[in-house]
Amino acid sequence: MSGVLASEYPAWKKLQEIYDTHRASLVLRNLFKADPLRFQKFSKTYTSTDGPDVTFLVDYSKNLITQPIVDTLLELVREAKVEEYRDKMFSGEHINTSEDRAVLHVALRNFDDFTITEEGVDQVKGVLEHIKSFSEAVRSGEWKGYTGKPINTIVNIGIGGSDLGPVMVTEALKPYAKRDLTAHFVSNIDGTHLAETLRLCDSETTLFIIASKTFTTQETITNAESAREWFLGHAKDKAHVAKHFVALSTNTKDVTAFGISPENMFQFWDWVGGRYSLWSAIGLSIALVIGYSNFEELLKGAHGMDKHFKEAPLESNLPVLLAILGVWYNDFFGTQTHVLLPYDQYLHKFADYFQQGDMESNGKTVTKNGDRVNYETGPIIWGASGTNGQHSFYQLIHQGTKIIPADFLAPATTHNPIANSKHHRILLSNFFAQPEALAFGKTEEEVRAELGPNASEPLVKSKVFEGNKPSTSILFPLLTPATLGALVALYEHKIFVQGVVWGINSFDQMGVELGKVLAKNILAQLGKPEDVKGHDSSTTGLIHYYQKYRKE
Ligand SMILES: O=P(O)(O)OC[C@H]1O[C@@H](O)[C@@H](O)[C@@H](O)[C@@H]1O
Repeated sequence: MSGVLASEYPAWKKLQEIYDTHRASLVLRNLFKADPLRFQKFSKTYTSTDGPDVTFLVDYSKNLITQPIVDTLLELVREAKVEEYRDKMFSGEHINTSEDRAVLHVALRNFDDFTITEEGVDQVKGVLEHIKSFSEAVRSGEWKGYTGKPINTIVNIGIGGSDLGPVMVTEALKPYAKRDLTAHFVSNIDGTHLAETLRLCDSETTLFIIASKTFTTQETITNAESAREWFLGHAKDKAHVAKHFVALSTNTKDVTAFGISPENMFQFWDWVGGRYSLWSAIGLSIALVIGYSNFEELLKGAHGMDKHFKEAPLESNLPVLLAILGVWYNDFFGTQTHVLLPYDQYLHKFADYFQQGDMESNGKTVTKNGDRVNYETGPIIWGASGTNGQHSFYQLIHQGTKIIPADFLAPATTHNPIANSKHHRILLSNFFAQPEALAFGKTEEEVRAELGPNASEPLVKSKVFEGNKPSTSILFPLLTPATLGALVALYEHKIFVQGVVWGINSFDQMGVELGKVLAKNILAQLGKPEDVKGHDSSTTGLIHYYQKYRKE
């Protein structure tokens, strides 16, 4: 098989030359000194042109770039035909080639704006109406459990994309939550996760939401079966399951076989990737927690960003700009990771969410044509909310040997202005200070001046910050549902652009399969030592050790 590898594009070669000849001169202290307009040139304000008002500032001036570098990276985007692929995605072409599927999470938040023809797209509205009527019935207390009591607890049982999105969004939008409705999320097959959650539930007032696109995922189905067993242990009568179990899935057959009736099933379609599914029926728990109208605001905020991505010229297209920065560091500087640092406690699951979003999408080694890449693809995504990270891993970002490109995100105002917003001002002062410290560091001369002439050499050296560590800062007025929608869509499209540049399929996830198959095989051998067959000595040794302690 053959196709064009990203490294064969003329712009890629040009970027390599630029890197080789200009790397040493990419010094943020000097770049800022030389150009008083650097911030104006390398920052953009996003303002939605559609739907709810969303605005935020993206400052990417503290990156190791110059205008010619940005221009060449944009040339690369053009040579990789990103615009063509973007239009293919929006028109429903089957760009997920290995699975022969369209990629249409944008159709879930479209509200009749773009024309998209693909089987199922015309049903999106109906499912949203179903989510609306159901969530309103539960929230108002009209929906009753088997003893006539209203629901006050929901348990979403799902994993991966059927868990992380709802978890992240319900945490992020807690200020909009119905506080007397408790939401739990069970994902892990470890029985502890379900057992500890069920300890907090009352069968009479708990609704279980079984979230699984395929409805075959071992963890989810096992957890769902055990939850049903626990429920029936209390409710006794199978007929009561209908009031307490609903399903979010594409698989009507298996949902029905589980005992959930079709009217309690919320449909979605194979063109919704798991990690892009929070906008679909998978968002039911979000609608239950924050209310349907806020859920719709989230969708509309994302749609505004879709429009920007679809229509803005590449030079001012924010997902494209974030994507090229990532390519620049990942493929030319050899950075391995990218850190997401939201200075907002409500966004404490943001990095976890995009760990799947980015790493499952772009953690690939072969191109769509089946060629092995000879460059780096998706970065390792990690992060934590500020300021906690400052007291743990920032040391390495500041003074370690690695370059770790960072995204800082923060709301200008808080939902919790306690102590007259004193907390928020301190939080934001850190949000402003960290990128500054990373970029400009502290020179040896500065340290000497501070410590005086008697300071020892090793002490002086240990206090030097080399600086020149790149970061991007995103500042928004307040974390609203629409703003969150736009931010998530911004990162989704960034991932898309990078995938197209690298020539990979960002929409399959074959890499999760092998472990599943091996685990299934091993599960059948766990009983007796003589059953353990066909493994290496390490795996066999581990299983034999386990078998000495196995209880049943
Ligand atoms: O929603 P279901 O089908 O249970 O899948 C849950 C998760 O499974 C994993 O193996 C991945 O494939 C994820 O992309 C997916 O989100």
